[in-house]
Amino acid sequence: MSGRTRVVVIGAGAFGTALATVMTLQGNLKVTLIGRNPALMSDLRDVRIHDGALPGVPLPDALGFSAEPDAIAEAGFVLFAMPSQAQADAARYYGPYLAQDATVVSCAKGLERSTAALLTDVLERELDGRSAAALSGPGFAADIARGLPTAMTIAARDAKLAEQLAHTLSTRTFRLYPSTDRAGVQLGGALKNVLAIACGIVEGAGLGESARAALISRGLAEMSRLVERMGGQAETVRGLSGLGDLVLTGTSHQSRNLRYGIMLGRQAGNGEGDELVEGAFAASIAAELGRRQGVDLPVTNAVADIIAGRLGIPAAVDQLMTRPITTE
Ligand SMILES: NC(=O)C1=CN([C@@H]2O[C@H](COP(=O)(O)OP(=O)(O)OC[C@H]3O[C@@H](n4cnc5c(N)ncnc54)[C@H](OP(=O)(O)O)[C@@H]3O)[C@@H](O)[C@H]2O)C=CC1
Ligand SMILES: O=C(CO)COP(=O)(O)O
Repeated sequence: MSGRTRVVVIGAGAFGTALATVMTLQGNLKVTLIGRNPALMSDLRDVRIHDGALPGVPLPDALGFSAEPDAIAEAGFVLFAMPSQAQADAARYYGPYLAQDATVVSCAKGLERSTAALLTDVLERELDGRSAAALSGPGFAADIARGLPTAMTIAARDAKLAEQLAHTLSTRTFRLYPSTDRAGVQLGGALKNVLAIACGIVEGAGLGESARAALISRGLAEMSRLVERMGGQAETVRGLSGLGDLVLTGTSHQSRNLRYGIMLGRQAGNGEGDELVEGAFAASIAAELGRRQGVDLPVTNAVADIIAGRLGIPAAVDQLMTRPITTE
């Protein structure tokens, strides 16, 4: 048993708990989930249900739990599964406990607010240049944890490492595709959240399914423009972490970003709540990144302006529909 590869997932929310669960079930890995609340981690160890994050999903007996940072010391693979804006803090806190040869993977979908940096760049900055990989793509935590078939992309700078990560962390129900396009994979994950909010606004405001289809297509076009400007590949945008995740979260009410957009579209308050809505942060960050890079991001800009209260929905629709006519 001690020969099994050790994996640590940091962040005992929905996604971290789901990843730790599915990877434990594959049987070849020794997985520990680390959270920062000792009482919760002790409870999870005893009860094996995380009602707050994955209600009704049994957590496997072989999954370990800890609130101690030194529990990562022997892990070969360390997954950072906390929200985007917490990745830098977490790297600073857990970094000193990492084994020298450990591979770190960012599992969040967003960009750093203060710098607009990709999260792999954030981890590398905070972890003294240690190379970081990124996991992104379509998959709700509850589906992954329940063992429903899901597929995502795992991107590393080095192709061999990406292959190794995909082979080591994939399971019979959770399939990972290796990639070396870290920018494309992460920008896809960050921007699809903004576009899912836009799809929610369309639904909430009753603008129709035709409008949603147009938004998904044109949203994908602006995602491509930014990805290519940032050195990523158009084919990544057409893959799981771009089109795949946009279709999932732009159409499913399981998506927190979509639900937040619906609230905005219904003008039922500003949509603020306890749930994590990554796209609400990413909208203004991506809009600023687009301005800085000279990339036209009309949907992203409109979502950022609506969230900030600078633009009403009828004016946003008018603005998008009266742009100069161009080829697709
Ligand atoms: N949920 C999903 O279906 C999916 C989510 N993702 C992505 O995963 C990321 C996390 O989302 P999700 O799990 O859903 O969010 P949740 O809100 O369910 O959980 C976030 C967790 O992160 C923990 N956390 C926050 N800050 C830190 C920190 N500094 N150190 C350690 N842990 C911390 C929180 O701990 P505490 O409770 O103590 O505050 C909480 O347990 C997001 O970027 C999201 O886009 C990706 C794919 C699917
Ligand atoms: O990214 C996700 C599924 O791929 C989860 O989406 P939400 O954060 O919108 O719930």
